[in-house]
Amino acid sequence: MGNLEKEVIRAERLSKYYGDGEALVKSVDHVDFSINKGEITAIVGKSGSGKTTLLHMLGGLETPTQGKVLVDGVSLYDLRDSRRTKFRREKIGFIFQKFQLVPEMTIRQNIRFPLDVAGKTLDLQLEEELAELLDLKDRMGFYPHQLSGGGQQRAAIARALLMRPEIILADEPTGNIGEAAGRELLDFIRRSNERYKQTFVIVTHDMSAAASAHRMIHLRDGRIEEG
Ligand SMILES: Nc1ncnc2c1ncn2[C@@H]1O[C@H](COP(=O)(O)OP(=O)(O)OP(=O)(O)O)[C@@H](O)[C@H]1O
Repeated sequence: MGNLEKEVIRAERLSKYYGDGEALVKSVDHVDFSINKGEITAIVGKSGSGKTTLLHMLGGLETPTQGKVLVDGVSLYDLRDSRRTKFRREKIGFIFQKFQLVPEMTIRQNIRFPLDVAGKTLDLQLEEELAELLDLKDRMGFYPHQLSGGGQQRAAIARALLMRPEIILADEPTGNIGEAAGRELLDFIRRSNERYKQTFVIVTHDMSAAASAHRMIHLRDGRIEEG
């Protein structure tokens, strides 16, 4: 009340349709919301309700059929592709299944690589903390194929968090890392959020993950369900 909360993400009449005619799927359908800096938002809803499509649009990865996404006041899809890519690299971190590790690089190299690309300095202490938290300490010199699927997922999480982006978009981050690791990751997300005022948007089926968020956006058939 009265405090100046800074809006970082805004979706305006955001829609994504696939196919046409009989086969038309309204994956996301006229969605409006805004997210303030430092908020943790969980996007929940049944399978097929449009969560991943929405997250991709927020991250500049999927062009909407209609509507806008504003990040720090910049309309993402009004930027040229190259500008949008640059803007995304500077601001947004992704914890997505599909952003695989580079097979020819060790875990340490994989985790540090985005920092080099962005010209950011390495925070060694944070790297150590993440390696400890995500049980990667003894595996930093390994190659991705020498880790389990869960291990690779944890390395991808470390890679995103080490960049300390303003915004982190995560698709089922606790999905395949086991229950205990999932809980610790959620704790870490909360601490990281407090420490760096990072904004998190997390798609999840996991009710404890959703409950740990500041707010929930509930999707049903591509629309926001109120209440
Ligand atoms: N590339 C695509 N082409 C056609 N239809 C798509 C495409 N991507 C998503 N859809 C459809 O859009 C709807 C929403 O999909 P989306 O993956 O966003 O849902 P979700 O809530 O993330 O589901 P889940 O929890 O299973 O991952 C689904 O009906 C899906 O089949």
